[in-house]
Amino acid sequence: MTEPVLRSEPDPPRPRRLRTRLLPRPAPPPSPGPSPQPLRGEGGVDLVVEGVEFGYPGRPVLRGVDLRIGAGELVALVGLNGCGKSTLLRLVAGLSRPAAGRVLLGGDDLARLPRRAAARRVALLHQSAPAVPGMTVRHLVRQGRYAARGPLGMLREGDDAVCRRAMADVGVADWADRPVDSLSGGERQRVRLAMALAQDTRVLLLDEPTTYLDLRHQLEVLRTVVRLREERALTVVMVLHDLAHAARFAERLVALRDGRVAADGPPARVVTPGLLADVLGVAGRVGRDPEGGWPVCYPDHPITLESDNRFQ
Ligand SMILES: Nc1ncnc2c1ncn2[C@@H]1O[C@H](COP(=O)(O)OP(=O)(O)OP(=O)(O)O)[C@@H](O)[C@H]1O
Repeated sequence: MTEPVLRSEPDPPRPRRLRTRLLPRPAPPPSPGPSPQPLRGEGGVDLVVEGVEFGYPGRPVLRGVDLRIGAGELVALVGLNGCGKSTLLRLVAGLSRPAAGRVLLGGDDLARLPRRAAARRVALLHQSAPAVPGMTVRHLVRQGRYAARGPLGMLREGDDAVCRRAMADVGVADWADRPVDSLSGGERQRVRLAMALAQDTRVLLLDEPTTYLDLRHQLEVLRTVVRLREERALTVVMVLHDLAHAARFAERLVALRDGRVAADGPPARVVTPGLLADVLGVAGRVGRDPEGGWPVCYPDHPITLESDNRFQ
């Protein structure tokens, strides 16, 4: 396993009680978890984020993000609300351009790739993608094939099969003829995941894929992601707020704070009381799942971070 990279904060020193160092803890003994063995290194590097800066008027968001994600890795991206997780995924999907730095996809600079070419290589499940009123599930999932369409915008042979497979993958095939706006929030979320899968890309970016889902469907979706990543050697980066799920299902956890990568490494090493306190603004304890060995958090109470009002 790669050693975690835990970056220190160049800003003024924090108050004493917040200076919990994000140093790796000793690794627990190897344990049988649901995550498959890392494929890291087998297929080279899929994604490189190099010194990326990005912001909105008067609101700097990313202030120098560096990341290298290997082909076949399953990475969970965590951080407080508003820290820039979705913004980073949009940049990696080529939907926004960095103000500084660059994003490389399989070695190619995204800034030089036409949007459709990028969409053939990286799919993004948005936090919420509005559907046209009355549009059926089948129709919405087919939208995922837009990048693969021919010159006249026609679906090609095989596109239907890809869409059917995507719907089956997340268990929404039976709803193909239902209008999306007649589905519940959780059902729509699974349809949106099918739409992202229909892009049939090797890199999959999932922005809070378990939003709106009940616990059972959260587990189903995460297990599906793990399975698809294994079967198709996908590279997956998913934003998760549930640290328990991030620690259990991802092989690598990247935490953002103040527009930079604050912690990066295997969950067993990165998830510590220091991470909870310094990055997630929560005082709490961390234990281990008695059977699986993955870290389990026991959050206690919120604490104020120095950065809380920085961008207000
Ligand atoms: N279109 C926009 N215009 C102006 N500010 C924006 C825009 N989109 C996002 N922001 C701001 O950029 C910051 C980062 O937003 P982003 O959505 O990337 O955060 P996040 O980490 O994904 O948050 P969450 O966990 O709440 O989804 C936030 O402060 C947000 O208010």
